[in-house]
Amino acid sequence: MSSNTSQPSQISSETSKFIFVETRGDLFNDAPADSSLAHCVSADFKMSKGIAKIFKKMYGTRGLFDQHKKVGQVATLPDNNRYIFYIITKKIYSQKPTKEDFESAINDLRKVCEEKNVKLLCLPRIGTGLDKLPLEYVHRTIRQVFDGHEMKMIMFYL
Ligand SMILES: Nc1ncnc2c1ncn2[C@@H]1O[C@H](COP(=O)(O)OP(=O)(O)OC[C@H]2O[C@H](OP(=O)(O)O)[C@H](O)[C@@H]2O)[C@@H](O)[C@H]1O
Repeated sequence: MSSNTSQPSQISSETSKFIFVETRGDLFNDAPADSSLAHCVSADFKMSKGIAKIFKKMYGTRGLFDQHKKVGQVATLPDNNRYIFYIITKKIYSQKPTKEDFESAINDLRKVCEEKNVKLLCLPRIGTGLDKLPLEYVHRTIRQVFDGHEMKMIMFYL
C-alpha cells in the first residue's frame, strides 16, 4: 500500500460498490463531519488508552453498556446525522483480540452499516496499534468482509 500524502491511495477496487482508501490525516480533524466513525474497544468499554481514550472523552460511554453487545459485535452511538461505532474485539481491556473475534466484529460492522444505510465510514488503522494486529491482515479482512457492499471507507493514519 502506497502512503501517498497528497491523494488517498486506492487500496481496493474489488467491486465498483465498495471503495476503500487510506489517507494520511487525523481522524478527528480531517474526516468529513457527516462521516460515521468506527474504532476498536473491549467489551468493558474501558477505553483507557490510545484513540479509544479520545473517543471516550468526546462521546462518553452513556448508552453503550445497556446495548449489551458482546465480543464480535458492534455498539452504536448516534451523533447528529451520523454514527459512532464501537467495534468490540476483546472481552477486557488488558487482552488482545483474536483474529476470529476481530473478523466477527468486522462482519457485524458491515451488518450494522447495511442496517443504518451508512455510505461513508472513516476509521483509524483499527487494531494495529495497541491491539497489535498486522496492518495487511486488517486491510485484507476489511476488503473481504465489505466486498460488494456499496460504501466508501476511509482509513486515516497519522
Ligand atoms: N487521531 C487519530 N487519527 C488517526 N489515527 C490515529 C489517531 N489517533 C491514533 N491513531 C492511530 O490509530 C491506530 C489504532 O489506534 P490504537 O492503538 O489506539 O487502537 P487499536 O485499535 O490498536 O487498539 C484498540 C484497543 O486499545 C485500547 O485498549 P486498552 O485499553 O489499551 O487495552 C482500546 O480500549 C481498544 O480495546 C494507531 O496506529 C494509532 O496511532
